[in-house]
Order: sequence, then C-alpha cells, then structure tokens
Amino acid sequence: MIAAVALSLQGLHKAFDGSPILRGVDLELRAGERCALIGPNGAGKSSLFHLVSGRYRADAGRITLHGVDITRQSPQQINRLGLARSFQITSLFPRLSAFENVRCALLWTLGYRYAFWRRMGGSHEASARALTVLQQVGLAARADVAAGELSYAEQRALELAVTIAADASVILLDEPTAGMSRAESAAMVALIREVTMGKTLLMVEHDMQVVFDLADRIAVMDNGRVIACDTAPRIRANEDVQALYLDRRRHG
Ligand SMILES: Nc1ncnc2c1ncn2[C@@H]1O[C@H](COP(=O)(O)OP(=O)(O)OP(=O)(O)O)[C@@H](O)[C@H]1O
Repeated sequence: MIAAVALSLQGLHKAFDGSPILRGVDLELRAGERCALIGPNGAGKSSLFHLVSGRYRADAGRITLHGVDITRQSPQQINRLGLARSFQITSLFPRLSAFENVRCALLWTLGYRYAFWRRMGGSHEASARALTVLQQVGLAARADVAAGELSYAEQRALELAVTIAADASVILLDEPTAGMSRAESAAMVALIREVTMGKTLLMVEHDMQVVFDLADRIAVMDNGRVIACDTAPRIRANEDVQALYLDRRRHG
C-alpha cells in the first residue's frame, strides 16, 4: 500500500529584492516518513522552511498539508492544521520555566494570547499535556527550572518539546543537533526518533551521521531547487549529488 501524502510542495518560487532564491521546489513527503533536507549554505533550506510554515509567502507554487492548500495561510492557521516547526535560533522564553514554555506554546496553538492565559491561570488540559511532553523529552525533573538556566542540550530538548507539544502530525526541525557533542547528538537522535514515531518529519541537518541515522529519505537542495530525493544509498550514488559535493570541495 502506498502511504498518503502528508506534505506536498509544488513549483515553489520565492525571490528577495528581485533575486530568485527558490526556483521551483518540488517535494512530496509520505505520511510517517522522516526526510532530511541537506544542501550547501545558501541553497534555500531555511527559506523553504519559512514558506512551508507560513512565515514567508510564496511568489508562485502550491503547498498542501494532508491535501489542504496552506499556501496562503498564516503560521497559526498552519500550526492548527497540524504542522509545527522549530527554530534554529532559540525561540524559548528564558525567564519562564520549562513547564511554562511548553504550556505557552500549547495555548498559542489553541489561540490564547499569552497575557490572557496569565490572567486566567491557564487551562488544566494544557498543564497536563505540558507535563506529559516534558516527560517524553526527559525534562520532567527540570520542569520548574527557567529555560535560560538549562544546559544547551536541555534547551534543545525543550525546543523539541515546544515543537511537538500540540501533537502536530508534520514536524519541521531546523538543525536539531547543531552545536552538540557527539554523545548529546546521539541522545537527541534517539529522542527525535521516539517523539516523531508515526509522524512525518522534515529536518534540515548538516551532520551527515544524524542524517543517515534518522532519515528514511534525503532531499538534496541546490540553488533553490530540490535536485534529488531518495534513500541514502541512492543519494550516495546520485551523480548530480556527487558532482555538487565534489564541486564544492574543489571550489572551497
Ligand atoms: N529575508 C531575506 N531577504 C533577502 N535575502 C534573503 C532572505 N532570506 C534569505 N535570503 C537569501 O536567500 C538565500 C538562501 O538562504 P537560506 O538561508 O534559505 O539558505 P540555507 O540553505 O538555509 O543556508 P544555510 O545552510 O547557510 O542556513 C541566501 O542567499 C540568503 O541571503
């Protein structure tokens, strides 16, 4: 049986100040697969994430999430439809506890304004879910610690908790292991594997060890297009991909 398509990107174009950055991106993710997005600096990976999550508007093309057109939806609408993304630069509130960070993310998805939530004392459902998610990422014992006082690896785990809190079916992660030691990175890979079980994952990642450990398929971006998307052995054997990386090595 062929799995349903969870996320489909068709002919996406985006230019900044007249310079084309995305030049017709096509990519299809099947429900439940984990896909790593790789490619040289400036290929357009972050811009693509911004388009899919609703932060940027596409100039042309179409994005569908479980068959629903989300091309012109706001980030919050897209989030409510079941797509959540993490950010490369930390988006945590450093003075709020780990618990409050997760609860706040949940209430944002539900549509509450943060100030309103503070006045109301928060919903019981969100509190219970926040604790469950913190347990899932191994931070239950650190729930009351301010996010800014957590270790770097713990902050990355908290970012993951914030991203998965509302139980989105499609998760976008931006370099989840960047800046981690080999051991921390291996622990993060195990964690991501566990919390994305049964979900669809698209992950920008530069660490090829992480890519090979986690991804069912690898999408390679170059110069604003996805030039290949396939299993690791086929990507390794792909002549366009080989040429891209050999060329980069030659030209620095
Ligand atoms: N808001 C913006 N305004 C103008 N140019 C932008 C904007 N966002 C991205 N760009 C340009 O788009 C190009 C692609 O950048 P992008 O960050 O998407 O690439 P990337 O593949 O994620 O690179 P990296 O691996 O270094 O993060 C770059 O040349 C960048 O300068």
